[in-house]
Amino acid sequence: MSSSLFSPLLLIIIVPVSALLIFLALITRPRPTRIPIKGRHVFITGGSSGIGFAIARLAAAEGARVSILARNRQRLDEARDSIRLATGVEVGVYSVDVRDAEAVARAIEVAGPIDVLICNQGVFTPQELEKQEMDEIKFIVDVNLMGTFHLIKAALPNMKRKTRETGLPSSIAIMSAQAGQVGVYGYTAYSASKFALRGLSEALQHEVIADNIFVSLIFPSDTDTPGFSEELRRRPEISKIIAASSGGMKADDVAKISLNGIKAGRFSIPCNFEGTMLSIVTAGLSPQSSFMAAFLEISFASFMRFVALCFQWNWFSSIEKWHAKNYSKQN
Ligand SMILES: NC(=O)C1=CN([C@@H]2O[C@H](COP(=O)(O)OP(=O)(O)OC[C@H]3O[C@@H](n4cnc5c(N)ncnc54)[C@H](OP(=O)(O)O)[C@@H]3O)[C@@H](O)[C@H]2O)C=CC1
Ligand SMILES: CCCCCCCCCCCCCCCC(=O)[C@@H](N)CO
Repeated sequence: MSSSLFSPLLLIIIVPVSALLIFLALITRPRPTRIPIKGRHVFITGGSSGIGFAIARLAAAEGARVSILARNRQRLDEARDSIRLATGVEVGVYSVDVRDAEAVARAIEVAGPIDVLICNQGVFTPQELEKQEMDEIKFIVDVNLMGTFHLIKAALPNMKRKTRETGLPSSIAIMSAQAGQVGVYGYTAYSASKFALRGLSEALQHEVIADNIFVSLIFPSDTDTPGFSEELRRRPEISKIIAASSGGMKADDVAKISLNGIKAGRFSIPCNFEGTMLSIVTAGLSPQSSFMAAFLEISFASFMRFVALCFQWNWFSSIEKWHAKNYSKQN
């Protein structure tokens, strides 16, 4: 009885699913890899605070040689002291503004060839476009996007050389955000800067794969950091309501997930459950090295689009209600 039930099931479900999995394992690119961290040079921008600091400490604990770059010298020194206390590792510190291309190039020259470059610096001051000053919009784009160009341009030649010499794969990781996967009220400048990083990352992965360099794009949700506390004070009411759709995280958890994703050579790195749903619905033509993740993307694409439309319905309803309330207050 059970065997007669089992054999049609086997034919109808298990055989095609296995065939698809095997096919995906053969075609997904780039090919899966492992990128070692121990004993290698990990260079982290924004490493003096929040997520960047948590990644720096974790990389040091895993035996990497760590360099951190940020503007404020005092906070860099505090970060270095705290990592030394926790891990015994002496990190290199570089007081540089990523907007200054020459200063970035000098710091990277002094730090020496990099194996894992983590472009994590970022500024996020949410405000409606109509109210936000052009200077601030330009500041957000310059730090988040142009700063990342400066870093990669400066680091890439020596990264390629070192990767060739050692035969070990290397990584360029870029910190995006969930607001880099979906545009959110109050984040026109920020979302623009983070969406741009996706275009950069996809194109760059094509350009560096032959050199055995893997690009990772990380998408955290709201994360408890010094920068986030600052952000909360300026966040418009509606932005708060929409951002609450995704759960908050701790910097240490984001750091762990980020570093694991980087070591596995993953292109897209979501950080929580909502992030996984977002990555499935926004997968598009992004590279995918995991055949299991590719299988999930294929299986849930249309259902996740349905869920996404429900979220948008909910967000637009909140905006409508809020607007109606404020309009009646004004009159
Ligand atoms: N926290 C969150 O909710 C989320 C954060 N992210 C992203 O994660 C990254 C880190 O965020 P988080 O840890 O919260 O931020 P923090 O504000 O806590 O830390 C930001 C770091 O970037 C450095 N930095 C800022 N501007 C520059 C600059 N012009 N040149 C060099 N370094 C700079 C800061 O140092 P200094 O000021 O001294 O230069 C600091 O070390 C950002 O890219 C952010 O967009 C993504 C999703 C959610
Ligand atoms: C299938 C569909 C699933 C939908 C899931 C919904 C999740 C959307 C939430 C978006 C939150 C964006 C907040 C900005 C976070 C950020 O980047 C700032 N903290 C600054 O860095």
